[in-house]
Amino acid sequence: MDRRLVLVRHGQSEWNLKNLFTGWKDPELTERGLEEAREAGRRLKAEGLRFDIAFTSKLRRAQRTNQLILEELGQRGLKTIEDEALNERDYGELTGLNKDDARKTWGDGRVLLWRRSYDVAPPGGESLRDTVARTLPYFVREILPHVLRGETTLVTAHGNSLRALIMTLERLSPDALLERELFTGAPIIYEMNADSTIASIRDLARPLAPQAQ
Ligand SMILES: O=C(O)[C@@H](CO)OP(=O)(O)O
Repeated sequence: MDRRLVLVRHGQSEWNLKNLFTGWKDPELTERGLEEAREAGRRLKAEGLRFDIAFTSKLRRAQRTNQLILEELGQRGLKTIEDEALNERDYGELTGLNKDDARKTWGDGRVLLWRRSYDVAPPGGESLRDTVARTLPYFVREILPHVLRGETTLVTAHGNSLRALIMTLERLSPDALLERELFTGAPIIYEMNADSTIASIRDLARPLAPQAQ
């Protein structure tokens, strides 16, 4: 039986482009982001994938990406479940600040810890551990049973809410997690074993040149 799970970070948003901490703010995709989402759909189609169910967050950038992927696959009406548990990590007081300005104010090291460490929370916001505490139970309860039943499952969400899941799926240490960067619109395909371990991981090549975000 195939047990396939596909994770996709949303396409570039207006705030990615402006280099602002976004978190729970709700900007739209840019033109590039729309194209990245369509391209993700085309890449998945070229892989011969068809989904049985889709999950996304309560934020527009992820929902729109999900919709465009499904359109490219000719699966516009597919059941999609939206849940806040998949929302981006809450960046607290950093939300809306420019990431380069933040580095100038607090230094590269501190900002890297806020952005990529496991347990250091930005002021007033969530650490990745806090994000894991809401995304992982949701994943185990609502998403994983579909995958284990053999339903090909799409999850379109956010850089850090997906890193929170990937940490568990790929059994990454907090150190390895510091390095795990997700590009906008780049699907990751997991084949899972019946015991919910990972049989294989494939990061689909990124079609457009990566941009700093
Ligand atoms: O701003 C954010 O919400 C996230 C994702 O864009 O940023 P970062 O990559 O810095 O965690």
